[in-house]
Amino acid sequence: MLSPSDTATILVQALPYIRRFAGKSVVVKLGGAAIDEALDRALAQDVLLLRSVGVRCVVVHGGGPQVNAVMDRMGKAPEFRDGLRVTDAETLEIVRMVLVGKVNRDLVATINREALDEPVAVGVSGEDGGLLTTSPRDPALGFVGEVTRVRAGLLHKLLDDGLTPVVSTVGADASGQPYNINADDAAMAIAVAMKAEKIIYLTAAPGLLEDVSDPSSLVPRLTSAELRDRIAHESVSAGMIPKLRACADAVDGGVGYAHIIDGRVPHALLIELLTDEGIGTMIKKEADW
Ligand SMILES: Nc1ncnc2c1ncn2[C@@H]1O[C@H](COP(=O)(O)OP(=O)(O)O)[C@@H](O)[C@H]1O
Ligand SMILES: CC(=O)N[C@@H](CCC(=O)OP(=O)(O)O)C(=O)O
Repeated sequence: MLSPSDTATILVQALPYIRRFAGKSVVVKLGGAAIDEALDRALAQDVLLLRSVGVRCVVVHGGGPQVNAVMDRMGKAPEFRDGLRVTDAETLEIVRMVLVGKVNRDLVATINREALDEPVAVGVSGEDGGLLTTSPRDPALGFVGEVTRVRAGLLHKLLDDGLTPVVSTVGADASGQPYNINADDAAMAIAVAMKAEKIIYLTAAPGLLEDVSDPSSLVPRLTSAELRDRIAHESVSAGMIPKLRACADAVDGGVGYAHIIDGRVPHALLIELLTDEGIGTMIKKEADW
């Protein structure tokens, strides 16, 4: 147990960070691989604490493994190309059901349970209020969309009202046809449109690793140009590819910092934002560190 004076020291240490981030937008992308009930609770506490000190947090979630599990149960084999799910009409229905109907609901409920008598989390899908307009990405991927427009004002309005948006990443085109959007891409587009200070990717790895089988081979910091060179590197595979591309696009699009951190570590978000500890991989446009 910490002594009361240790606790006070920790709180005081957070003060410069609170001053720096109060009033700023921070997009937190929670990867499906890091979603777990106990950790969701720690994440919910982090989001609520950040909100109470004035950080404008938007949570964007994935759920790839959760979609895979339902597809398996239905006897349908998931197929990916460069980390993106090939999405036929039936897969789109499953993605929509799992991301919007299950993962989003569970996260909203977890945050609101932690918030006790002041429920603040509001679930929004990219289809709601035209939040995410999409166009088809590649005919070979089926109903996979790329974001062409973000209605950032909708998120700012919710934040202005003291609410915390929790976004699931199914969007729609102008005709109302839904599309499956990679959650890393959607989070990036939202962060750019909101002119966010930071985008933080919570995933099931310590950050970007030189060698994916060696958790101690963390790459602590990179510029977006260095990151783009890495995307073709043999040590980067599967879901890490869209994540790296999204980090580079975010900082090149005006977001101050992108971070890839270990969502399996309880309170990773608070450690990243409000302490001196540098965790995970940090990406900036210029190398001014
Ligand atoms: N070079 C690398 N460094 C770290 N993780 C990597 C790397 N290459 C591949 N990966 C894998 O990418 C995964 C993250 O992608 P993904 O499972 O799609 O995450 P998320 O659900 O958070 O979007 C990690 O858990 C890891 O297994
Ligand atoms: C087009 C595409 O690949 N969409 C993703 C959306 C969910 C997602 O991105 O989930 P994670 O963040 O957990 O990977 C999918 O269907 O799995």
